[in-house]
Amino acid sequence: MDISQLQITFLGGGNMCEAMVRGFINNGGIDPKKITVSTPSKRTENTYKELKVNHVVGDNKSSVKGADIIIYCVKPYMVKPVSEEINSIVSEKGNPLVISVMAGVTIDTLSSVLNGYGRCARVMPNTPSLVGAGACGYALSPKCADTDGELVEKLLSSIGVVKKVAENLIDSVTGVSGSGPAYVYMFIEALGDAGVVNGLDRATSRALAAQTVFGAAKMVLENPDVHIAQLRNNVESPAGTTVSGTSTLEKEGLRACVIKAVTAATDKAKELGKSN
Ligand SMILES: NC(=O)C1=CN([C@@H]2O[C@H](COP(=O)(O)OP(=O)(O)OC[C@H]3O[C@@H](n4cnc5c(N)ncnc54)[C@H](O)[C@@H]3O)[C@@H](O)[C@H]2O)C=CC1
Ligand SMILES: O=C(O)[C@@H]1CCC=N1
Repeated sequence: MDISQLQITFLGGGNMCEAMVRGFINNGGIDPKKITVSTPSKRTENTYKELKVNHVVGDNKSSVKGADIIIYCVKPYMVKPVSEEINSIVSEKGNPLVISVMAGVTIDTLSSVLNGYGRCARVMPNTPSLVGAGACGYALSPKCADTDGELVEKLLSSIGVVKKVAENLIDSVTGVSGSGPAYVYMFIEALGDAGVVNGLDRATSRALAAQTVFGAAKMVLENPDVHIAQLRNNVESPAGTTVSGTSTLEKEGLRACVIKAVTAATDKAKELGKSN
């Protein structure tokens, strides 16, 4: 399957769209001329002009004509009005694969606002897709063919790691990796601030903090058979500096706090889904 030949239309040109578009062009080898971004205003025109993709303003319907793949990148509450604009085109014989990245919006909801259209996938990407380091979960409508799964995997693996999950777990993917970059940015910010508190200059501390998170993540990914606690123990010399730090994090409730945060985000995704 040659993804470089596909016509892809994004509905909504905000942060997540831009991350995917840049990822597809820079890491997926997709020709910008095959990509169309449809937005309600000219606010993002310069961004997409610079990327040399087609930019349609205020006309979702014409933007999806001839598309092989339509990607909903609008806010969850926009699913119905946007679908009303495009559903006459979607159900014509063009037969595009419709992908939603909207938090909480179920495949049933998407299919029903598209008058029962079946070729739908629910995807939860994240913004590091922009640098080809995304983490993405997806689920397919039972009406999709096996080749649709292959297509989704091929397309999304060009911008990061892709995991297929049961649809009822997409909200959990949202809590962990969809929202996850924001938690990690907070951690890097805090680590950098802590370096400044302890005398490092801001730029040095930021660079050391970010590289430490990157390096630790690389160690976890490249050693799948080693328990993460073992990797941590390898840093914790007996009566050394690290164990003073990690026991403080434990005492202050880092682990419980992260679990609460992910559960709050997962619950919020479920709530967004119910309001559609
Ligand atoms: N930002 C993120 O990290 C992630 C976002 N998502 C999902 O992606 C979707 C978009 O989120 P963001 O990009 O963060 O929001 P955003 O607010 O940056 O982008 C939404 C875009 O939709 C456009 N829009 C509004 N009405 C429209 C219409 N009628 N037709 C076409 N476009 C319209 C807006 O102009 C805006 O550019 C949401 O459903 C969100 O749940 C999913 C994963 C991660
Ligand atoms: O905050 C949000 O609702 C979106 C979905 C996952 C990340 N950003």
